[in-house]
Amino acid sequence: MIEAKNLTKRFGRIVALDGVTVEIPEGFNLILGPNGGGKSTFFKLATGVYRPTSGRIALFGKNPWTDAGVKRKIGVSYDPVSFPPLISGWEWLEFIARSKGFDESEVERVGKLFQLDFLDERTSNYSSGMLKKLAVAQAFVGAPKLIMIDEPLANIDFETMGRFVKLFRKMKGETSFLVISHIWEPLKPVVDRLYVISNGRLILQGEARELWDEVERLFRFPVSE
Ligand SMILES: Nc1ncnc2c1ncn2[C@@H]1O[C@H](COP(=O)(O)OP(=O)(O)OP(=O)(O)O)[C@@H](O)[C@H]1O
Repeated sequence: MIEAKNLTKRFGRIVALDGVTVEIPEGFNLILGPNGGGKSTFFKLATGVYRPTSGRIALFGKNPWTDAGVKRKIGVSYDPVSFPPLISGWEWLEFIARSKGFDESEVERVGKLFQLDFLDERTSNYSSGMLKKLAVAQAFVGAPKLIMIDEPLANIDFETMGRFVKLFRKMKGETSFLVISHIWEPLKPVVDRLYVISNGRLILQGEARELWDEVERLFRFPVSE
């Protein structure tokens, strides 16, 4: 679904991504790594928000920077979340649905799927958890072939986390996922492939079941006794 070759992104003197070559196939793909490592930069290059400084990236075989059409195939949720403050959650989801050729019934479907009982309120009145729920839900609008979510489990309560993971598992047969998450433990049952991006480089990738031990060693929670 996504292919990157020697992908590099600089912001002035900062090298956010440094020659990453990777192929991301169908299934549930999880990107991990320390803060400032380059995960969101990779994500935004894949969705065409950023243009590579050098190297290339393809989304379903197309250049996401120049090919607006390919973006209809994906559903995206960025972190931190951001919405126009004066519109309701419903209006926001409707805007996304219509931009993908769907109507209000799609908003109703996704609203029910995510149990969004606050869609009539303005997004400026939402709590952080409500904002995150709306942001994750937006990525599911319009039956995308690939759902890309940056930090789906941040700011939400444990019950919602459980529901999200079940939903991801249920949807896995119908769509693929590329998710960035520091909270990876609850996602273990659904992840097929893992990618670790650190310091702008892809330092580990492969089948998740073979890499969890390595990941636990790399990212052990540092609490002193
Ligand atoms: N728009 C930007 N302008 C300037 N520097 C940026 C920009 N976006 C990212 N960076 C820099 O690029 C580097 C990688 O940032 P990025 O957001 O990709 O990291 P990340 O792995 O997603 O981190 P986190 O886990 O904290 O979300 C950081 O040094 C960051 O300061």
